[in-house]
Amino acid sequence: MVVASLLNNTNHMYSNGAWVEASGSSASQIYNPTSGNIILTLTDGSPKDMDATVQAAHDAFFKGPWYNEWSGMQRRDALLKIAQAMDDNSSKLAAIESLQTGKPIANSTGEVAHGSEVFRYFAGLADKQYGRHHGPSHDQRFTTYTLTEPIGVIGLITAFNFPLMLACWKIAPALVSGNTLVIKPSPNTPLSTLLLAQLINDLNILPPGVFNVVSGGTETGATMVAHNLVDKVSFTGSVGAGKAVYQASAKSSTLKGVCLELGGKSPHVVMDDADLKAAAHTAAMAAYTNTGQTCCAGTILYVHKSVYTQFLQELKSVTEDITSKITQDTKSSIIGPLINQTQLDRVHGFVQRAVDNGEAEVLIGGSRLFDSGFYYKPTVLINPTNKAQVVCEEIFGPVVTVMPPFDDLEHVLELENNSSFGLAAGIFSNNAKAINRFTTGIRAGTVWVNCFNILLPYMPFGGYKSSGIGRELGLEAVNEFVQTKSVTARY
Ligand SMILES: NC(=O)C1=CN([C@@H]2O[C@H](COP(=O)(O)OP(=O)(O)OC[C@H]3O[C@@H](n4cnc5c(N)ncnc54)[C@H](OP(=O)(O)O)[C@@H]3O)[C@@H](O)[C@H]2O)C=CC1
Ligand SMILES: CCCCCC/C=C/C(=O)O
Repeated sequence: MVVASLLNNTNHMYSNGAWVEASGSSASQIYNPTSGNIILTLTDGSPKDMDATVQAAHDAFFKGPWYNEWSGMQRRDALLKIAQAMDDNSSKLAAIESLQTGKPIANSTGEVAHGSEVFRYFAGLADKQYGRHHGPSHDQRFTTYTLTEPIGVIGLITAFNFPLMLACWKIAPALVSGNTLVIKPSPNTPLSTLLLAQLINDLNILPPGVFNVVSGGTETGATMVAHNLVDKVSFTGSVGAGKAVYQASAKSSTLKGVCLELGGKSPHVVMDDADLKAAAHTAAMAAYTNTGQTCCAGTILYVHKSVYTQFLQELKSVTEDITSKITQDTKSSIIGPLINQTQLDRVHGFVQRAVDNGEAEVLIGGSRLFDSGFYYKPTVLINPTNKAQVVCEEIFGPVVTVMPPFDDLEHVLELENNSSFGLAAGIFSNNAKAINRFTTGIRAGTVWVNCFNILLPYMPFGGYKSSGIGRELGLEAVNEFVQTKSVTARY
């Protein structure tokens, strides 16, 4: 009932400018993670549905007006209208996002505002796609220039943790230069992407086939990645699934490019000069925001030995305070539940194994919260062994592991630069020399100083090493979706 009041369409594929019934043989169940109850069961898009939709996107690219006739200024205006529609429908978008993820309404509202700002930022780039003119060659025989062209049909795959926001990060820059796209949201959380499709459809501004949504599971996504008419794939999710997407893209006959935004195990360093109350609060939120289901969450803490004991007391007390503010109501809670029972079991499995195997101790937390819903207590693990699973692997829950105290930043850099991940890192200090050494020395795509998890539309975001390939946001994101053609002419 609630969904019906937010989302008009029970036909849940948006393909070639129309709502269509999906025809897959499987279905995805969408839960309300605050209660554990099923909200809705959606039939998955079948390989045939995906094929028809990709074909429509291909035709829209090659035969439609979106790239062939529209100017960058027209595309700019279309993106601005989408941004406005998101703002006008912010409360609906936030409500559906919180319903399917369980995250606090305040967070969903912020993510909708961030999403519309992302559309506005990229709208501003749509009329600024330039090639370069090189002038006549030295002997005057040739005129040379480059054209910046869209790639074609882009396949987008998003994860469950920030469903709408991640969709905006991909859709807006893909549309800037005239690509067409098909997006497959996570089967856990397709509803906000479908509501965005509804808003875009109601605006009636995009030519049919430019923007399409096919919801479904792994088979639906794999069909998209393997499809010969998909020219590039932009994926957000786990390292394992990202590698599968990379391999399938390489195997397809068209050798498509990929942009992969994958997992992390981001270190956060607290130096001896840090304001410990502020550092503890930032460190806690770096780890617990979005219940730790954040690719760049600050999940490994390094604390200088001279402040270690005092910092742990602060961190424990902030964690207690945050835990006391968790409720099963998205209107009042400070953080939400995990996405489903599988993730709840997975997160607790990490903690339990660490304790059972003597790989770490629980300082606070370490168990589920409430009898219903998928809640887990914010958890601090201490005294880990270097090779502990909770040190090396992405847990994707509200769990932070505090490493043994350090006295030399070089040692932290050495340990961290040996990690297979390289998405983000943070340092809490006012010591310019230490900050500079850390920001330049750490092998990670983003570094935060005295803040964490701050994402801005104009700041590129992406990983080093197995945390990913390519960048989202910023000018770099548009570059993911264009290619350069060289023209050498003799007149
Ligand atoms: N950015 C990040 O760091 C994220 C990390 N994760 C990590 O992954 C774990 C599992 O979460 P989950 O959502 O299942 O993440 P996955 O990486 O498995 O899935 C992310 C998206 O990719 C799709 N997908 C998965 N495999 C393929 C494939 N071979 N081809 C095409 N599409 C595919 C998924 O759909 P489907 O589920 O139907 O397969 C979903 O839409 C988490 O516990 C966490 O550790 C998850 C999300 C984001
Ligand atoms: C609190 C906002 C952080 C959002 C980070 C974006 C995350 C992306 C991802 O997990 O894939």
